[in-house]
Amino acid sequence: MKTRPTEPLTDESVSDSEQFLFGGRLRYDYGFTSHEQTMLKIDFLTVARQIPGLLRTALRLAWQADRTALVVIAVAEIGRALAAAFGLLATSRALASLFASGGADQLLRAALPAALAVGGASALSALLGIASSWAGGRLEPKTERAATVAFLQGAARVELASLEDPDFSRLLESARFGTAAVRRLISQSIAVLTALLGLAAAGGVLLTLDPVLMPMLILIAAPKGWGAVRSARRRYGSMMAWLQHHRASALLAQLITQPHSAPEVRVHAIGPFILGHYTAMAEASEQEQNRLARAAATTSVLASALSGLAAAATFAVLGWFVHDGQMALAVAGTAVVGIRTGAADITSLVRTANGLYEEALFVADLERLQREAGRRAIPTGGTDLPHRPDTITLEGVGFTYPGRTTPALTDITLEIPRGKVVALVGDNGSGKSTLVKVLCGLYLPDNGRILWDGTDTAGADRDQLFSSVAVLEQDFQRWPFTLRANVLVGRPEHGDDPALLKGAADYADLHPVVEAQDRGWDTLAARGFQGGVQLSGGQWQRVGAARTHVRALTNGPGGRPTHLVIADEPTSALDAQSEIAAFARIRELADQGLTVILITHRLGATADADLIHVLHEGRLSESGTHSELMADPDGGYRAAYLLQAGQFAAEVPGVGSTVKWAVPAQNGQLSGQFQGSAGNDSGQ
Ligand SMILES: Nc1ncnc2c1ncn2[C@@H]1O[C@H](COP(=O)(O)OP(=O)(O)OP(=O)(O)O)[C@@H](O)[C@H]1O
Repeated sequence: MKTRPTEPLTDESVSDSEQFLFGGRLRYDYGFTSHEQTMLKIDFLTVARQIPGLLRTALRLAWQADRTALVVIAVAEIGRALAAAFGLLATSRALASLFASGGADQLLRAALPAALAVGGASALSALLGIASSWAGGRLEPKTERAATVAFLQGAARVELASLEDPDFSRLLESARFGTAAVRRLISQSIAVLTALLGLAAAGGVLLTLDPVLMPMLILIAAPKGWGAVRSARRRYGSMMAWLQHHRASALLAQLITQPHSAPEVRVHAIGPFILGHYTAMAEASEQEQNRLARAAATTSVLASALSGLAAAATFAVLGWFVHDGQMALAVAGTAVVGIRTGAADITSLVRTANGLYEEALFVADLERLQREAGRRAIPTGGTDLPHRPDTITLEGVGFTYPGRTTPALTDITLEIPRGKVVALVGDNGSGKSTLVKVLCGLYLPDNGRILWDGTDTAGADRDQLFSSVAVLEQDFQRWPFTLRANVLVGRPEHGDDPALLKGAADYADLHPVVEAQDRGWDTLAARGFQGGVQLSGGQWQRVGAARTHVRALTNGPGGRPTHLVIADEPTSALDAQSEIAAFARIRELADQGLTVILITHRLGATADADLIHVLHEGRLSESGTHSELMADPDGGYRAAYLLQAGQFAAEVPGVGSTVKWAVPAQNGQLSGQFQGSAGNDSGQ
């Protein structure tokens, strides 16, 4: 009863909406990984063979979550099966008494004890069923919680580059379903166990009546099993293939309702635009749903017809046995009851085993994610890093993002001295943010080394590296928490420390922002929640600066102090006065012994930096102090500085309107070369 390995999706074309909005088809090919291939080739017998293994998985998860509940379920289900077998035998006895010869009163009296036994067995079965449901209700949420925590722990620890790997993020998406599937795996396992034990009871009784009844029972149920497995396999394949498409549709729906996009949705009339594309994408997935429904109906009709034929044949054989005198009427009556009970058990077994298998596909994804996350996890341990190195040296560092061919960084060699403000400048996309991500250990360089006073960070304890860094990213996280939590998450292990909070607010000039809110520090900085507010870009930047201050001035585990403070465009949203004050405070951090890396396009601020590194197309093009760089008449930095200065001066002779940072000479010597019409005037 093999099913075809894979079935093609009906819609292989790319809808206009997918092409326009997402640049192509958002559906995976069936053969995207060997794992799904294996799952999609599964047939009925394979599922049956896997049941013991799946039950073992469920048992292990349940045992870890709540042993008492598991024992209650096992005892209750075995008790129910015994009660069912006993009830069936009592039915046989009652029928035999009724079909004996004698007066009606006498026959009924003779059948009464057996009839009472049937009633007692079913009452006991009901009570045991309630106990089993109670224990299941207690067990399932615990199992789901354990699985969710394991999933989140795994996801939180993987290397950043893994999160950008499309295969891994797809696995992450499908494993997300695995956490709820674990819960259902437990309930399906209980149901499978119930059906199995019930079937064993009915089968045992049928075997004692006549061995030929057993194969008949199997013949009735087998087609339904085949149909259920086939439909489940189809559903799973479709779900996997359409995962990204569904996510993208959900994203479109969200864009219409979320406050962030609301202004453009209204003023630019984006609403109808998105709605149109949403409808087009929803229609595409509707077609897929229709295809699934049609295929499931066809399979079900075929399975039911075959099963019906088998049932008709079975009852005909029974009739023939009775007619031929090979079987007593009472035995045939019990056989009919037994076959009906057994067939119901088999149908339920097939349905639940199939459900179990379906859930197991997602649980398998979850388990695979945990293995992959372990493999891709940021390693723990490693060589010790110095607390406050005198110099951080980059030697020939290169890095290419996963899936990209052009390197984001090429052969970067530079030094970052301790206690200084070091500015990183360059055009958009020149590699500044990437460089700091490599510096703080979020990405590992593909080539070259990063040395902290001679210790290579490649083999260093990454937790020590993270703990030594305070990062204020360009698009830093605006946590949907209170203002207090948003600042103190700079060093979460320090808890709620009022002095720390005040120091950070003083530093970032955050008090006016907090005082303007009705609930002060307890204000929820997330619009859309009750009492939540929306902060302006500049207000958020102060929150970010306060958070960085908390991290910069506190020690991490083992008393490790922060060494590097990385500020990526920290003042882009501040007003002029606040910006000047913010740069002055950044300087204070360096004066306290911290090493500050400042990324900014405001070259006025870099004039005060102790050292400036200029990047162009992922390479270092110039290095030096502001005066040194301004002294190079052909330097790109000088040209850019003059261009910016020219925006404020009425006229800066000789400065053109386009600036390109130059590429360094290949012999390793830095050669600034301004491409444009920068002149030779001084602008220092
Ligand atoms: N996560 C990523 N995945 C793939 N490519 C990336 C990623 N982040 C950045 N890049 C690419 O790496 C290059 C360097 O980007 P980076 O963000 O480091 O530049 P930048 O100098 O900080 O730019 P900007 O001044 O605009 O902030 C760019 O070509 C960018 O497209």
